[in-house]
Amino acid sequence: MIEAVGLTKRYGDKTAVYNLSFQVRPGAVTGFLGPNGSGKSTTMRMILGLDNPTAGHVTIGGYPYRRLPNAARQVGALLDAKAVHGGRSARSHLLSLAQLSGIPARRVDEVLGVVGLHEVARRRSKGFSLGMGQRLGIAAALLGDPQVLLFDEPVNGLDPEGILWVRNLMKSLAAEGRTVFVSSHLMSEMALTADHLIVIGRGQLLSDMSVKDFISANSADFARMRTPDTEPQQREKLSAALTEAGGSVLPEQDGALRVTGLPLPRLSDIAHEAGVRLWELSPHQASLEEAYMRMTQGVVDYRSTTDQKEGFQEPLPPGAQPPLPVPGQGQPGWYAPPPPQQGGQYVAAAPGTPHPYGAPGAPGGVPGAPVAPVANPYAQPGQGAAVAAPPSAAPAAAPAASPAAPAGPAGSDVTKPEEAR
Ligand SMILES: Nc1ncnc2c1ncn2[C@@H]1O[C@H](COP(=O)(O)OP(=O)(O)OP(=O)(O)O)[C@@H](O)[C@H]1O
Repeated sequence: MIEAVGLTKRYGDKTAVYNLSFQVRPGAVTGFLGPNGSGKSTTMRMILGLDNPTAGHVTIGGYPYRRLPNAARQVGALLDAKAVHGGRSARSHLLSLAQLSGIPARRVDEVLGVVGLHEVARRRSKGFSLGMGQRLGIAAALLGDPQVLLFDEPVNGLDPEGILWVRNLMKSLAAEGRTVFVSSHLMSEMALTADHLIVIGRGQLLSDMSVKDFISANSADFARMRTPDTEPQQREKLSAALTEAGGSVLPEQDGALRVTGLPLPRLSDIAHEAGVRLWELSPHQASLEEAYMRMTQGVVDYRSTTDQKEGFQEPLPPGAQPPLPVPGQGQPGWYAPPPPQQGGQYVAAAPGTPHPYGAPGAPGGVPGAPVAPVANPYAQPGQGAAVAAPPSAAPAAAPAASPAAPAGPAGSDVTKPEEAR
């Protein structure tokens, strides 16, 4: 199991990760999601002992990575598949990693077979495609037959067959009882691969729950209703009748109405009573992507000037300013009603699951466990209480200063400890 408690990382005045507490359990694929720059790679690097936390700590099987006995046999990681010595063949790259960790050469041939690179094993990796490079990185991660695996964007550059292969690989590794922690930006893929999700935004924990609970907590059922395109007055009539009945009605881009707040049979009755013909009445549940977009809408650092999500948002009244995003509270103004944890609750755990770090809203509150007494750089006046760390215990000591560069992560710079870069 991987356990992070009050994990915080600052680079100068930039806070990359703030007071992050979570557990990644064995026997499941845990997806690690967050917008660009939200701190996923930094977190993974701290898990692997490649960066020292500014505060808090993270352990694997109870040990900081650098104190793990025989770490390369226990933990495998793919962080940056491009960071390979291009002049070496795939086989000699893996052989050198294997030798460093006392892994027999026959295991190299085994993993080359597993990732499908056996036929190009003696080719220099600098001629490899993006997908082949990913496969080589995955082979490096699997080399020590580890119980704990971390993959940072493993499907990056893979074709559909490769993506399917990675999905099945992750699932089978988890089915063998291993701990599989995988970051990705591909929501549709995560929906198919992951059992559990940890979502961060601007370095802070936004959600820690199963994929199923995540979708239902961050979305709401809605119905689409469409009247004949040729009769716009029917649409107006229906819209008025639905609103009068207490429904919430918003236009979809294709001219349909998106309705929440009323059950489907009632919608049908209202249309019938209003004498409006329907071309469509369909129930919908948000996808993982929609749920994710809704949750992270307020914590995205980089966004196109052409906002693709425009059509999903309520139009603002003339002259009104968009509401300020609040980490952990989703985005005001979306069609779906607020998630259950809204109202200052910071982390929504799976229903019925006791929060491992104390009450939601007080992350880092494990009795006796060190938490980061670091001022929340994201706190806003009047909102800080929902996200600020309680300044209780002293910060944890940094991981032991005897870094053994992990053989697992496939990369040159990433295998160096922070101080050496
Ligand atoms: N070595 C560093 N020095 C300074 N800032 C850094 C360093 N590494 C990361 N950061 C900053 O920390 C923040 C988190 O970066 P990180 O790479 O962990 O995010 P990420 O979630 O992995 O992003 P992406 O999805 O784009 O890969 C970013 O603002 C980044 O610029």
